[in-house]
Amino acid sequence: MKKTILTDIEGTTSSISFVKDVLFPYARRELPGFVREHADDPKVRHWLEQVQLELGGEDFGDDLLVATLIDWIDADRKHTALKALQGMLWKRGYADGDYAAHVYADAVTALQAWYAAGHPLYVYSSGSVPAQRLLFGHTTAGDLTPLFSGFFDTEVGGKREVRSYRNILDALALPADQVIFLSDVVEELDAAREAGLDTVLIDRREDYAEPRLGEATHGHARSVSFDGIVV
Ligand SMILES: CSCCC(=O)C(=O)COP(=O)(O)O
Ligand SMILES: [Mg+2]
Repeated sequence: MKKTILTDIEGTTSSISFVKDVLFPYARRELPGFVREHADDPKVRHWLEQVQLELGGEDFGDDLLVATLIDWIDADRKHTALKALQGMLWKRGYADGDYAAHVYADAVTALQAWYAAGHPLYVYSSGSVPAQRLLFGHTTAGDLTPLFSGFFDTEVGGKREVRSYRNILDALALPADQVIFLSDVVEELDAAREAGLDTVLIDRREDYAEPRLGEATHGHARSVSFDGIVV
């Protein structure tokens, strides 16, 4: 059986800078108007209610919810409600051509080669599944979504939690040793390894000034790009 590859996005397939310097500022700028325009849309309301619950449940109005969400963007909080709303917002930015998604050239080449060789490819990111589809559907290298068999977000659990990887294995109906997880975050790899997955730390110089070596790799295989990852 060909090994299945599960990949993170930010810092792994795509630069941290694209997320932090392009996507997040766009969401920060557009959020207040978006919430005003879509306050009665049940899909938007659902996620705003999740934010309200996080604040204790009392209704202080949408302005407070927007201010909270902006604080969460600034703190890079990986909250499912924020990520879902960001996904809705980014749709317009991609459609208007305000930006195209960055994917490292080595990642594009490797993903295409693994796909051609019959390796099932999946994504697991804190970005919502719709945001993941948008990102891979609008890359500077074109639409890469046909390469992927599926997408997972924090609806399966947080990326540093072992149970999330067990949930993904259940969804894929695969034994853990058939899946390789690629990420730039060692705590995510630790959780995946505890669930039995193979792991590779992606340690890109463009994203991390200092190489993670020795103890800092937590014993995970390490690669500075997708070149040379043996699957
Ligand atoms: C796919 S949407 C943009 C990325 C994002 O919002 C994010 O939080 C990325 O986190 P990751 O788990 O891919 O490191
Ligand atoms: Mg990452």
